[in-house]
Amino acid sequence: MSYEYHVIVIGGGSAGLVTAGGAAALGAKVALLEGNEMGGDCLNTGCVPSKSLLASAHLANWIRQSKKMGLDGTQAPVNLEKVMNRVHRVIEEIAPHDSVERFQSMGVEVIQSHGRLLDAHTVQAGDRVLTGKRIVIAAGSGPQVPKLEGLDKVSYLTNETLFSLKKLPEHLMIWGAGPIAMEIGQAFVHLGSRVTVILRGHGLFKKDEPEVGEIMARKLEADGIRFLYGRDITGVSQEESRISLSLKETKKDIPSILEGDTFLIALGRQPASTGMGLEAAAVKTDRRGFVVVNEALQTSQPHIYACGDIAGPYQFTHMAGYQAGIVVRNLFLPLKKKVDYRHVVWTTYTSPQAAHAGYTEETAKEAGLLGSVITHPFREVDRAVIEDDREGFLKLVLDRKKRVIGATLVCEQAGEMISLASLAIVKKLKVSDFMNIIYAYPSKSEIFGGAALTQLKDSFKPWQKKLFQRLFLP
Ligand SMILES: Cc1cc2nc3c(=O)[nH]c(=O)nc-3n(C[C@H](O)[C@H](O)[C@H](O)COP(=O)(O)OP(=O)(O)OC[C@H]3O[C@@H](n4cnc5c(N)ncnc54)[C@H](O)[C@@H]3O)c2cc1C
Ligand SMILES: NC(=O)c1ccc[n+]([C@@H]2O[C@H](COP(=O)([O-])OP(=O)(O)OC[C@H]3O[C@@H](n4cnc5c(N)ncnc54)[C@H](O)[C@@H]3O)[C@@H](O)[C@H]2O)c1
Repeated sequence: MSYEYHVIVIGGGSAGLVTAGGAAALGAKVALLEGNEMGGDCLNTGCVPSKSLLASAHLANWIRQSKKMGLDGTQAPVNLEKVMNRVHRVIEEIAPHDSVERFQSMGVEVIQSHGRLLDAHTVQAGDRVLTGKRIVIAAGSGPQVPKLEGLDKVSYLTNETLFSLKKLPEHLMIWGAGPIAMEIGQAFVHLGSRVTVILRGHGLFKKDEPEVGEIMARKLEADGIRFLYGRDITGVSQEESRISLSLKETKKDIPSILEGDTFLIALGRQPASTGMGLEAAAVKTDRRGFVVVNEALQTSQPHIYACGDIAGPYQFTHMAGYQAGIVVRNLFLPLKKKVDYRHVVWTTYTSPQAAHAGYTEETAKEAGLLGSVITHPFREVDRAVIEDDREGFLKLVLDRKKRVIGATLVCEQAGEMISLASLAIVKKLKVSDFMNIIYAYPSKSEIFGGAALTQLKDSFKPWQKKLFQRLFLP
């Protein structure tokens, strides 16, 4: 049987773009279907706008805190419309990387239409019917909005509408306590809004080491964010610009009302798998709608692959890109490469940032790999003292051979520094290898050398010290 395309890619976000570009670079005839804006969530409603907003917000906060650094304290009056205009200018500046023109010039046929599978090799795209030898599902995800009494009559926000705000919220109420809530909550408190975060649980940064949640809770509360822990929202109503949330304490069943002018829902993501004909192609999904894939990222139809948010398990742009790289290879080569999540990495771009790579202490224990952990505080690093950024730490998770298998960093620029730990993990380096580097002084990276030295000192047994003294320090 002959097919019109070697590969049809459904979805032009981070996962789909990397897949389509990579397959075309190998000489394949590729169709890329995008039903909305090229670039997907990351460019339009996710990473790029949120980090641009945070860049303005953190600056406003630093200006306000300038007294601490020996400067005359001053105010940074905030005009949200101007801040959001900048956010959209950043999107426009980055958009050409993901544009139709760029991908057409790379040899990809871009079809700006929603795609729906008719069978395991056929995709409907508008009034066209395409056939592909292989298909890649990279349709991503959208905000998960739960059923809530009154919600249909309320003008609530999600990440898809947030960046159209023109007026600074007086009181922003955020439902959820994942990275969106942490970053957006801090952005708005730094811009001058009152912010309340409502969460069912009792901890923050739950996917990170527990120490991260402790430090960040202190920091975010000091910034002015109010956390309502252990609360469910049972209903919502709106009168003109006042939004009222009916809250219930999960344990005590005590009701209360919270009022504000802006309500953001940030309760995780819903895979975009409905309405795209997955059943017609016999592609299986799990009960939450994620496309089920094996370690080679093949779906229940081996010639149909899935990557990015729609497949999970990690919903990050860089993980979408990583998976897409594996898909490109597996699409054409008989020997299938498997995903390896042992060096997964993420950063929450709050101030300070919280960055993680590889195993946490807990996941290393579960995997039976944990040897030891080293924690080194930034207050012992001169650069951190100089910059008044000393509350954070580096935590290294080591296996029994003292190889680095996980790392967590909390400091401004943690997201830039975590790659050093990632390299150590990928290259299976021992913690002592961090002592072989000459670190520029004064730099925050010195913390890696400091941690390694602590480990070395701690590893000397009393008899070894005595022997050394006898032999070399008579
Ligand atoms: C507020 C926010 C901030 C974030 N910040 C970060 C961050 O700092 N760092 C990070 O790594 N990650 C971040 N993420 C996560 C990141 O945005 C996603 O993991 C990433 O965009 C996933 O890429 P994807 O290609 O799988 O999906 P998407 O970006 O969702 O792209 C899927 C594309 O497919 C299209 N599509 C869907 N169905 C069809 C169809 N049937 N036919 C044709 N096209 C279709 C959609 O229109 C969309 O363009 C953030 C997310 C949010 C919401
Ligand atoms: N810096 C970054 O890399 C970054 C920033 C923002 C978002 N993201 C990505 O986007 C994804 C979505 O972020 P998010 O913050 O929306 O989601 P999340 O899934 O990380 O967190 C949502 C939180 O809401 C809770 N929750 C879900 N349903 C609930 C309900 N009905 N009632 C009460 N609590 C409920 C969940 O338990 C979870 O703690 C993340 O998983 C992340 O991968 C990444």
